[in-house]
Amino acid sequence: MSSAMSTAESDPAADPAADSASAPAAEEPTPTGQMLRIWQRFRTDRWALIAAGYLGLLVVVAVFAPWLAPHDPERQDLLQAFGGPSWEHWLGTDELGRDELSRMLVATRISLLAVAEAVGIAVAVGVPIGLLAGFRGGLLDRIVMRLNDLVFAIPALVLVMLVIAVLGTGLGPSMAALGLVFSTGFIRVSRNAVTAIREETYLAAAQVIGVPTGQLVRRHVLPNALGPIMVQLALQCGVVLTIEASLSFIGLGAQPPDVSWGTLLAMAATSIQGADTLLVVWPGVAITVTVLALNLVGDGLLAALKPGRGRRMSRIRPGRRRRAETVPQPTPTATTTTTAATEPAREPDDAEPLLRVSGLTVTAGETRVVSDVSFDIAEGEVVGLVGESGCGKSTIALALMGLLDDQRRVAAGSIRLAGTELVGASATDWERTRGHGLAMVFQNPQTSLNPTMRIGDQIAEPLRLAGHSARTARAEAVALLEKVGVPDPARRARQYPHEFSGGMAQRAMIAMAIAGRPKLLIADEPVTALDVRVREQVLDLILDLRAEFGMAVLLVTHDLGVVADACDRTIVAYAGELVEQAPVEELFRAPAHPYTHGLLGARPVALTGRRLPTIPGSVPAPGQWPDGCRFQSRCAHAMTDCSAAAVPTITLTGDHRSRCLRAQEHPWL
Ligand SMILES: Nc1ncnc2c1ncn2[C@@H]1O[C@H](COP(=O)(O)OP(=O)(O)OP(=O)(O)O)[C@@H](O)[C@H]1O
Repeated sequence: MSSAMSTAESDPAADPAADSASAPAAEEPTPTGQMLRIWQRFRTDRWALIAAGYLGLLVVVAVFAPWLAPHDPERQDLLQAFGGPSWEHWLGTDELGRDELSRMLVATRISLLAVAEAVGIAVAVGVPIGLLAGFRGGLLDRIVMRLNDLVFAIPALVLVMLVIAVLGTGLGPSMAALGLVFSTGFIRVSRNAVTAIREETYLAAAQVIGVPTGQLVRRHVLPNALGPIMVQLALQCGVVLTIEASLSFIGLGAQPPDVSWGTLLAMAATSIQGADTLLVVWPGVAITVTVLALNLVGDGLLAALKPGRGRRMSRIRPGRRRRAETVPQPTPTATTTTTAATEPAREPDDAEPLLRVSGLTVTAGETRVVSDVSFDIAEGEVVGLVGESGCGKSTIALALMGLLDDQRRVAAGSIRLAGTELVGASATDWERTRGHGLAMVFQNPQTSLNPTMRIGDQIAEPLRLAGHSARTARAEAVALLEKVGVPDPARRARQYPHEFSGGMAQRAMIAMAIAGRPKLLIADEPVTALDVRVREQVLDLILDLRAEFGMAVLLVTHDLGVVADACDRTIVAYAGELVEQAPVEELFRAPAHPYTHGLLGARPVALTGRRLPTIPGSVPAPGQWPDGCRFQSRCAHAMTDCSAAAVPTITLTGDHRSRCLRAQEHPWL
């Protein structure tokens, strides 16, 4: 076994993708992660950039309006009424001889303040509610969204009129009412953004290191939901500006002596004649150009957000098979428990192993997707969980981590870690267990890391949660990166995930997972997404760390080659249940279930030009499992009894079990 610090591993050349990650262009750390990348894409849109510049200028004008105004905006001079543009009055004067430029400047301030009030309220109310509903999901989400639909159905102007009727005219109350109505848009946008982000693996990865909910939303969800919220913000500002102008135009908005662009428009509209037409033009142009600029900024943000989203957990599929070269000489350490198909969950005993899963059943709605799964993992043991796609491997792994999605739940059974029951544990207990008791590494490392956080900060997060100071946690993060074989760890710790190759990102994920010194590391297809040359190194790394820290490992894989290389013992899943458990060597030498035999035969080893044998048919979907043996329709050795009743698990030797009626005679050998 090579060391985690071996030359091959610490050499970026050993990881082809690492080369590109180390290229000078990619080396510079970006200062603000996701937001900076949005900005970098945004600034390539020239029109959006010009529009943003205009809006920035407008804000400056609004702030300094009283000082920028060349005249007192309220000073009347009837002799100068309706004076056209001149050196003294660049935009002319109104019907009372007041300087139009000065009035436009202060009107800018009032209009922008009105927009800020309405949109500020909309964001303050809408974003937290949307984030909470999206993050919690379930009943809360449904209630919030139905109420949202109800408020959204009320025309904004009707509600504003109602508020004005009760509280009187004025910008303050009407903009507040508008803010409440428009909060519905922010609720929807932030809720949808969070719902999408909830599927991202990096959120689950943060949960597995024990990040509490509040911090999860603040540090992992909000920064990634900011993009769509900003787009909504830009577009909503334009709408509010138009509505404010309309209200002020009909006299229900800004009240004298305050003037907004809408007020100026209304005053000018009463005196459209000859040169005075210009009085309509100034506020009209200001409103039009500002709304246009806001829309351009919104479009620019939308375009900047399009690229760069990660793949979701539900979209991650296993890659190609890996060739099994050798069968290791296993050292069985576990005491595997005896189980039967109908056996109830076992009672804990004094000699309980590190992990004891008993009768675990997971349902999706009314349908069972995993049923009556029982197995043990001893301290320091490496157990492979294998099976074709759809057999329930990931569901079992996620159930162990307490990370099943809303659709699935543990319906029965027990999961005991070091004697502590986890089924039915409170959210706080789970937060305590994840990170220290259990940790998980996912299939796709690049989507398992938060794109908006520096690698070092992500690794330091569980250490900070454990009470380390920021400085110690940062130093430990660098040490962990070094331990997992990341070259130049201090510099790499300051980088963002997109600057890491697949192999390096998986090493960083592993560093994050082991930061809390977990007793059991669950690795769900940890090398499937990696380049074939990097797979071996990452697998070696996991085994080296297991030896160093004494942690047990549950290696979820569809690849028996990985099992042969890395595991002490194997459990085989088929159609939501376990069909065989055995030490690796015994499983490869004398498989006691025809499904295991089929999987072994389908390995691309020692090919001699003939076609790769496959198991005919496919795994029956949950809800379509037959009575009796679930493998019967694909089995060449099935008998009448196989469909008669549920097949119990029988024990062949102390730690070799099979769920097959013909396990003793094994006619497939
Ligand atoms: N959220 C869900 N709601 C309903 N059914 C689900 C859900 N997730 C998975 N399933 C079903 O549960 C079964 C087991 O899926 P699971 O992902 O655990 O299998 P797997 O062996 O890990 O497959 P893969 O290797 O493709 O990930 C599948 O039939 C799948 O369709």
